[in-house]
Amino acid sequence: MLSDDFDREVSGLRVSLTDRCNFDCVYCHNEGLGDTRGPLDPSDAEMRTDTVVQTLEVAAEFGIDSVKFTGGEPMLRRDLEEVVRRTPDSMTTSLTTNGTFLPGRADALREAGLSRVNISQDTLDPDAFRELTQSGAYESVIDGVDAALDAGLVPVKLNMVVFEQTAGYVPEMVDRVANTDGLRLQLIEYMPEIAGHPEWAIDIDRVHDWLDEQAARVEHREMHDRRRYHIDGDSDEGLVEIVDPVGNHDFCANCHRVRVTHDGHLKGCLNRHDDHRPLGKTKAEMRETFRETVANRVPYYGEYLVEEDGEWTVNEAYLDGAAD
Ligand SMILES: Nc1nc2c(ncn2[C@@H]2O[C@H](COP(=O)(O)OP(=O)(O)OP(=O)(O)O)[C@@H](O)[C@H]2O)c(=O)[nH]1
Ligand SMILES: C[S@@+](CC[C@H](N)C(=O)[O-])C[C@H]1O[C@@H](n2cnc3c(N)ncnc32)[C@H](O)[C@@H]1O
Ligand code: SF4
Ligand code: SF4
Repeated sequence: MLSDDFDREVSGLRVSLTDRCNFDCVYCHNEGLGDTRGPLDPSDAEMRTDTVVQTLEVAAEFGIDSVKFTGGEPMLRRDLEEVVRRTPDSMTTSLTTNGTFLPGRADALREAGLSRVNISQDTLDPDAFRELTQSGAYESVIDGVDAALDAGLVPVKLNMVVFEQTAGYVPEMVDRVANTDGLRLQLIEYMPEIAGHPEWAIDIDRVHDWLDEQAARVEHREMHDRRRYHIDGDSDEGLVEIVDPVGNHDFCANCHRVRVTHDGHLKGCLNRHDDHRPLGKTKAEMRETFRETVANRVPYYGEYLVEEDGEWTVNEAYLDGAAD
């Protein structure tokens, strides 16, 4: 397994299959790839199926044992089932999607070997949903959640971005997963680093404190040191996890993932734009890109950014590409 200079072994790969999307969420960071708006047709810049599969095969050689397909909206890729089918057996596969295309395709994805899905849903209020996603597809998302549960793509994790506009919906979302078998909730701290609007952020500790009071049990997940709350209800699990990366050096110190962009670059950190390396064409080139990317990987908060007088500033060691 590849490891960086901060003893972080790389066990996971996140592949952005496209930067296109049928939604236009007001908060979208698009995994650091820029705007999702634009034509929905496949673009020439996107990796071809064979390139994606070759990348996965190289990742598997390095002992990477899980892959997350994301985007943009990864279900806009018509070859998604094929990509999943051709993923090496040593890797578990999961998908993060807005859910709209799951009705009608969830079974095929399951048959292709997909293990589970995360579906973005910030509210149970259709009007608020329309405003947040700048789309009117609430019913398709609800149907998508049902389709994923029926297909056995479990646990189905609902991804809710928590910020000023959504914080009031946290209790109803917690209630939903506490009372529905197969569902989990991920409360994702709003990340302004790429999306802008720092004034939308709320103090995520308030959500931790509130959940602490509700929970029967609290545990830590190894990945990112994320905290998990078990909430009593009718469901067999009732699990709520907080994803709180902003300004959190413990989260970055436990980050074990590298990322592939839709246009075939490897990058070591979601928040950075200065660490993209072209994957290369042959497997030998790809292997070298993995080695170089991991060798230059650094925790974003605490190393790439350092805290001075309460402000995060870029560590001088990494200015002018000194990291490369
Ligand atoms: N800064 C940062 N944010 C992350 C990272 N991983 C996930 N996130 C945030 O969490 C969001 C949802 O992530 P998902 O794609 O659903 O995956 P996940 O929750 O990390 O993965 P699983 O729980 O294993 O399914 C991302 O879009 C980011 O906003 C990370 O490594 N760094
Ligand atoms: C960029 S989307 C890509 C996959 C798919 N289109 C979806 O929405 O699930 C991946 C995840 O990032 C989350 N996300 C987007 N912008 C964010 C932001 N500024 N802060 C925190 N999470 C964000 C979304 O809620 C979603 O769960
Ligand atoms: S559905 Fe996902 S990729 Fe599309 S705009 Fe929303 S968060 Fe971004
Ligand atoms: S190092 Fe980058 S990708 Fe990893 S947790 Fe920190 S911000 Fe996220």
